[in-house]
Amino acid sequence: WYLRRYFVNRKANPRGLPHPPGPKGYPIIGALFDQPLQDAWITYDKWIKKYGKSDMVYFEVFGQPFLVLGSLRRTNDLFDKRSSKYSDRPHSPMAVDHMKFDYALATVPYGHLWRRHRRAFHQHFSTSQVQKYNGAQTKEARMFLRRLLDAPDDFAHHIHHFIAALIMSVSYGMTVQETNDPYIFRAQQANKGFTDAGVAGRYLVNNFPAMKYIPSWFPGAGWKKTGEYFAELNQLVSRKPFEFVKERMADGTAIPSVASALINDLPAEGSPNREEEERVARNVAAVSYLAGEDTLASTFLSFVLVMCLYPEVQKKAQAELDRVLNGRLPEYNDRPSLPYINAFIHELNRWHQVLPSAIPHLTSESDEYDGYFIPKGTIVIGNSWSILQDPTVYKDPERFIPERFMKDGELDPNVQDPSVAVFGFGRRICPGRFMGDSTIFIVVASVLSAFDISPPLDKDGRPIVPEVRFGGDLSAHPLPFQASIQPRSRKVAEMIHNLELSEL
Ligand code: HEM
Repeated sequence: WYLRRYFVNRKANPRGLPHPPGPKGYPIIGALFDQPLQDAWITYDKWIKKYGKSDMVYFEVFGQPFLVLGSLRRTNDLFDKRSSKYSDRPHSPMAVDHMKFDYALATVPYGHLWRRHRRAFHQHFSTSQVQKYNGAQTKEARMFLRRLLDAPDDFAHHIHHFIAALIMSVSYGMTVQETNDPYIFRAQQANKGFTDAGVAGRYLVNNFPAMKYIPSWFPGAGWKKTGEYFAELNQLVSRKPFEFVKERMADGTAIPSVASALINDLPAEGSPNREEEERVARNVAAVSYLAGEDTLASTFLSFVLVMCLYPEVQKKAQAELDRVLNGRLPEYNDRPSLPYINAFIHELNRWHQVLPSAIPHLTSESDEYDGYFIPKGTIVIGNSWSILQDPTVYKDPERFIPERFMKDGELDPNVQDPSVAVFGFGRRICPGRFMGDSTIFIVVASVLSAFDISPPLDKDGRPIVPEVRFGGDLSAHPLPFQASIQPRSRKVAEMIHNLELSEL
């Protein structure tokens, strides 16, 4: 295999160009012992600084090439300008072949099927389409306030519940209870399985795909049973709510949702492409849970953490909300009048991104770039962390400073918007970014207009300020911490308590 690869690469690289610099490691295993398993984005950032000025690091593990890009110049050059070569995805045998996460767009290879899914995503999650769901988002955000009021210590649990309720409402027009089935639990399980399958070294079949021929009764083949378990779970998660919406549409009781809009667009039953189109529609509706739950939950936990750490930022944000809202709860059309909140959201996206190395792309062809050779099949990682923590662009990057995005009381268009990296790159850029952004707005504005967030106090009344600790294999989540979340006044508490259920 190595010899074959050697000759293929020699043919593709007739001028014998070098690879970009990076850790060399050892014969055969390559940089196996250097490859980071935890907080990879931090190691990549260190390597980018260590291996010269090219903002790129190349290494191999068991012959698999990796390229890490550490600046916007590099991500623009490769992911945007050469997108036809840099938009494929690495194949994960465990996630796709065994667990059957093939409905998740992030796993779909670059090509016809991927384009069909993306087109449907753009049609139904564009800025203008997302606005259709602002009512549902506002309602769910207020339910979230009510839950915080009733049990403030459970904020992490409420965050997950809020996102689940929001996604069920927007994607399927359903309440969580209506699934009449522990759907959310299953979807959360599926999400964990998906993340787990991508962790380097967790499943050997990812490195040795031929292991798929081992029968599931074979000693040590427990991973096969895990695969079968998730395959069954995914059937339910991706199909059940979609079928529910179809039934409701048939009896005329469906509430407008992404799924109902997708179903309305389907070609007539019996048309030659109906089956494929229906599969695309089902996948697009289902994937918002997988893609939105982890990302948004982590962002909201960071929000609570930041509020414990930066009380003066919280006061400024609340002062702006009080000035504009005059005692009522926020709505979407308040957003243009809230520049500090908008700067705050930029900073929340920048400070500790949930996917600090985005999601890896794969080269579908060999390439020559800036005097270097990049082989076909290279896993290419855009290290957003390096871009959004660059001290030459964002002074004191470890500090949370919304003011860095403002000038003369307005958003400063000359400061680099973190959306250049936080949602990934090129043709694979997050298609749910408008939905993500509008959800973040309504949650941040609603919570800050109604609650004070602070560190809990110890027995002597001193604040226990949480540490900034993020962890994870692929994504970065704030590690568990305590916070005190109290209504800002008795009047506000009464207002939330008295919100009519029909209004919610
Ligand atoms: C704070 C919120 C979110 C963040 C920070 C985020 C970030 C990202 C990133 C970094 C990627 C990888 C892009 C790349 O490969 O270069 C991605 C992909 C994706 N995101 Fe999001 N996302 C968020 C919310 C959402 C939501 C709410 C949805 C669905 C409604 C969604 C759907 C997707 C999908 C389907 C992909 C895969 C795209 C593809 O492979 O073509 N995301 N996201």
